[in-house]
Amino acid sequence: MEAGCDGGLCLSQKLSQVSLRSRPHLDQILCSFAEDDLDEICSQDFFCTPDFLTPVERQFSLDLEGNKENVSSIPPPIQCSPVRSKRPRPDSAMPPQPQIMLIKDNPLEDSQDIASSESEPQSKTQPLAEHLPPNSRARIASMRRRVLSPPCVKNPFKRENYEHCHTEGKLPPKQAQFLPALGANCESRYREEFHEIEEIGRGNFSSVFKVLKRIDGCLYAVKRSHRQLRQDSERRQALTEVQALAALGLHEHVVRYHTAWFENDQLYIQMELCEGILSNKKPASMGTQEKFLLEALRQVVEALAFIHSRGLAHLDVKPANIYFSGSKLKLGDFGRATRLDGSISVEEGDARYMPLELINDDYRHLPKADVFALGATIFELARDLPLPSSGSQFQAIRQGRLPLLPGFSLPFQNLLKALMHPNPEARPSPQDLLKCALLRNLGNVVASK
Ligand SMILES: Nc1ncnc2c1ncn2[C@@H]1O[C@H](COP(=O)(O)OP(=O)(O)OP(=O)(O)O)[C@@H](O)[C@H]1O
Repeated sequence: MEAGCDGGLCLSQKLSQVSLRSRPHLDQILCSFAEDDLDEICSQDFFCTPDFLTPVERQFSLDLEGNKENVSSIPPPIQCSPVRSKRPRPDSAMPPQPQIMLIKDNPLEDSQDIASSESEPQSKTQPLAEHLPPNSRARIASMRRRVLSPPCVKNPFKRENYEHCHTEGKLPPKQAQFLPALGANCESRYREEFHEIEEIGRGNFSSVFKVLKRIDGCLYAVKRSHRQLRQDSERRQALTEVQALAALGLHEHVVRYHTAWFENDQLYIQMELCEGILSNKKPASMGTQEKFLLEALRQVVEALAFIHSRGLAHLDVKPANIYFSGSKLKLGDFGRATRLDGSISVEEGDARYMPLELINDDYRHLPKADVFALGATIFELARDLPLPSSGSQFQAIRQGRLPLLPGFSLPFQNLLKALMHPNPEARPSPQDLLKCALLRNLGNVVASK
């Protein structure tokens, strides 16, 4: 890298500036590079790993305490020709709209509703490129091609349609595929962006890792699918969780989603890191188990009220999918989420927490299936015994015959009976539950681990 020094700034210094400043000015920065620099940039796979070309020492030498010592060593911004501002705009009020590609092979989607952004119009680079030698122009054009936006998939959990994104007549609809898997020819995004600390959980489909994100120094959970997902249909199925979380948005009792990507045909999901699962959490002090479980019930009921209000059902509520972070519980694992309007097929969850109507393929009361699963979850934690997944006790529970819970009050046991009522219509809704006296005015008894 240092071999590229040209008497002024050496290439590594210029590249450091690129990663420290915003990428929208890429063209301006590129035009300041000498021919030799461009050769070197091309050979560095620059656009695949822009943030990581900045040497680590430099990243950390940036002054976080207000000490100017290190900052002053960074050269001033490179001056560029102002010709870019004279570029005619298609519409002075509106930025250029992305173009659209249709993805036709998704059974969930209505072809009108699918959007995708495409490359920026070629003309955007024209005025600046004219000031460069032909060879450099070709190189910049080829580098720009490498940062094209990938096609977008429609999120089946979103109500909004995507019609406003269409730009008729600019691009013929294409059969868009998912991006070629990163990791085959490029560096690993996972390894480049995160430092893996440890595996913190393992389910049937994925492993979850505690990671440190290199660029922001914060801890996250990254969930990686066990299997390589080579078919588009498998990838779409795996994306259910990502799409449901993204469509839901933020809620204090829903695990926070950050981003997701495919790499080496595996799906990676970056999420908020929680401390553990509900089964491993204990009440703040002895003798408060009932209060602790009522508080847990209340927090998850709030999550369910939110999810249902967004037109979704979770369909996999169970102790292993309720995490805690400090005194807050968070519902996670949206891999079986579906829409209440029946537009997405229902994937069966864990039989131990499933009501009879779902086992019998009756999907008319999906919110109440979540209520049953939550009742079963709290019942299991109160009894401190795993629920059966078949057999006579499994049947008895679904007929409303719950074993007694010694040490728990009658109102508490009756509440669980109501949540697990055989008739879904007789079960209270999350809104009803939030009004229930038992769940109101609870002190916070959910302690840290
Ligand atoms: N955000 C998180 N923070 C902390 N731990 C987590 C997080 N997400 C998942 N885990 C841990 O990883 C385990 C497995 O995660 P998860 O249940 O999402 O995987 P899965 O393969 O989809 O599971 P399943 O077999 O239930 O479908 C969880 O039970 C939990 O212990």
